[in-house]
Amino acid sequence: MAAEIDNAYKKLSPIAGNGLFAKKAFQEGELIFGIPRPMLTELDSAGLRLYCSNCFVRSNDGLPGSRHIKISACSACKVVSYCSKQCQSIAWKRQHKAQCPIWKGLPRASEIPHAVRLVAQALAARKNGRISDKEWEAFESLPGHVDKLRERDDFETHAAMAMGALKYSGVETSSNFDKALAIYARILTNSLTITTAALYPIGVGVDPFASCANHSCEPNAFVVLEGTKLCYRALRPISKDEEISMSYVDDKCPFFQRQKELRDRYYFDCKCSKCQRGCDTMEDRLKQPSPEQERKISRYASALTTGKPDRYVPEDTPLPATDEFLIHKLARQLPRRIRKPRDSISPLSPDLYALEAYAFGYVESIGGPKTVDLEPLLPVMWLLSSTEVWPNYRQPFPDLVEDFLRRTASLEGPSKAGFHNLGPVWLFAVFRYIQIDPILYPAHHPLRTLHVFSLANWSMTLLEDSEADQRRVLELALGGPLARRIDFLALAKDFLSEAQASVVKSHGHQSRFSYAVIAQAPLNLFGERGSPPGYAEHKRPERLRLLEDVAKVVDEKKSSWFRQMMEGRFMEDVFGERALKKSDQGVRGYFSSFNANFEKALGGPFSDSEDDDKDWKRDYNWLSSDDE
Ligand SMILES: C[S@@+](CC[C@H](N)C(=O)[O-])C[C@H]1O[C@@H](n2cnc3c(N)ncnc32)[C@H](O)[C@@H]1O
Repeated sequence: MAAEIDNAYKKLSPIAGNGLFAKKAFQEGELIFGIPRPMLTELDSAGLRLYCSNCFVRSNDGLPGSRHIKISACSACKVVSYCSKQCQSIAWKRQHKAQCPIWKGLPRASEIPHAVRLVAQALAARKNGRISDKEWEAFESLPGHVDKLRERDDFETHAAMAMGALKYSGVETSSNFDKALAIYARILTNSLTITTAALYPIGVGVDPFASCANHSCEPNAFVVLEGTKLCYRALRPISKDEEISMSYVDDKCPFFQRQKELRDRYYFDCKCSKCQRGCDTMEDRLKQPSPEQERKISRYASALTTGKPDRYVPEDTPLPATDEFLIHKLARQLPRRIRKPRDSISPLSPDLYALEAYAFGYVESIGGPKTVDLEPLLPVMWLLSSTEVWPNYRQPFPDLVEDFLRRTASLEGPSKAGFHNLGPVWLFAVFRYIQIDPILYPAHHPLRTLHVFSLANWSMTLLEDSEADQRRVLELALGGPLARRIDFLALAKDFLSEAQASVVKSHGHQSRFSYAVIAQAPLNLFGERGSPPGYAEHKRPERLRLLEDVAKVVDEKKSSWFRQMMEGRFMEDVFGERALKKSDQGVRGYFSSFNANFEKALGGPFSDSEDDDKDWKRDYNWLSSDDE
């Protein structure tokens, strides 16, 4: 593998081992380098049936041309899927020929963890000569930390994974376990997440060049995928010969959380410029609690750490419940008991530390974004916001808002349940747009492009759905005078213009996503004119001030809204009578009957509902491997 690609090169780094460096200066948003396809890739279990394993396209993903794409499973193993005979044939030669007979013999092969499948693929590819000596040498020079892996409490689990990979690779010999373990460890340390244009994770990949970038909590680059092309783009200006850094973890997390994740998975203590400042950064700061808030936080912490509220409240207490009751329930929901720290390693008070530990532990326990159930998110969102000291941009709150919006907007079609859910989606998306995103990310960050593009689409959907209904919903939530001033059509245009201005820097010129934002969306949203009639550009600052007012209301009311949602009273209390008819289904029923179809369209969360499964089975067809 070449030690340079496009305008980046690899050499020894002052940070650690090898690193990647810039061959020239880059402006923010500029492409640094792109790898047509990482050396090895594997889709995760859900992704296998939805995305082409060769080009990662998905049927009807909202991007140009995808409506006519049909994803078909390999008729032999029924594990991997392709969008065409051509993709099937390329993948067959590259890797599938070796793996198909193995997957075919396993009844639930698609459920094998993708890291295990990736190791099996690496072993088989190396044995079959598909990975050259030079590439393999570069791969083997990546750190694996296998000794550290052996020291871990959960080593047995990892050993079993490596053993499984060896078995599924078809590479004979029982003496190869150490080799498989070393590859497995190297893949764990060096894998890059494969995502859709909507940054939704669908698999993992590893590449001897692209995996060489070192970590910084203040990175100067980010990774986006254009189909299979893995691109490093500049997050801020980079000078010639500067080291290119990316963030392995969420760099918006507080100091101890970042350090913990980096140590756990990558075995190092980060000493980047942000970490040098320890907890004295925006990521760690909390608002100063008043004495009354302090007492409340102390009560919460005590209940969470002991599992007992000050005052016992029986489980069957009728709703609406007291705070104590809710906290008591929360305390029971955490798999591990949180302890207040004995020696304060954190500058937070022990009570706040317990709360923070609870929040991160809880978020970890509810797993990734691949479920659509809203209920698990609400208690922790309520908990953080009801402390009144947790800034909206402080993790894990922004992550929870992201997950909340993805889950809420990803289910059935708007025609089914209509406005009830799109109202909250829009309100919280505006809240994120005003109070979270500008604080956390520069304007051309891919997440911001995505968020503002979603807002353009949601604003239009709200308008089209039923203007009168929407107004009523928003009047109930925001109050009449404010709600009546919202001009969804003009806002949709403002949001779209903003997405268009940032997408080239966040996703590049050539991506299908950029094409969708620049060329396709104006047509879809505003027809041939590409702009709403009578659109007043000069009133943009006024509309922005209105959005600030909307976000302020959401901020003030969010804690009580989350609580009402938890108790199934949200629709009744906030969105009035019409919602009441369905409120017996509770929050879950509500939210699960809605779909702005947009996140899903961009490859958003996979629905795990049975209905979805039925559709999949009906639509799914098989690609025969006769002429492979
Ligand atoms: C994906 S590799 C990065 C490339 C690696 N430096 C090499 O020599 O090939 C990840 C490993 O690099 C090291 N590393 C990356 N960023 C680091 C940092 N900021 N400080 C210390 N070690 C780092 C750690 O050993 C980590 O497990």
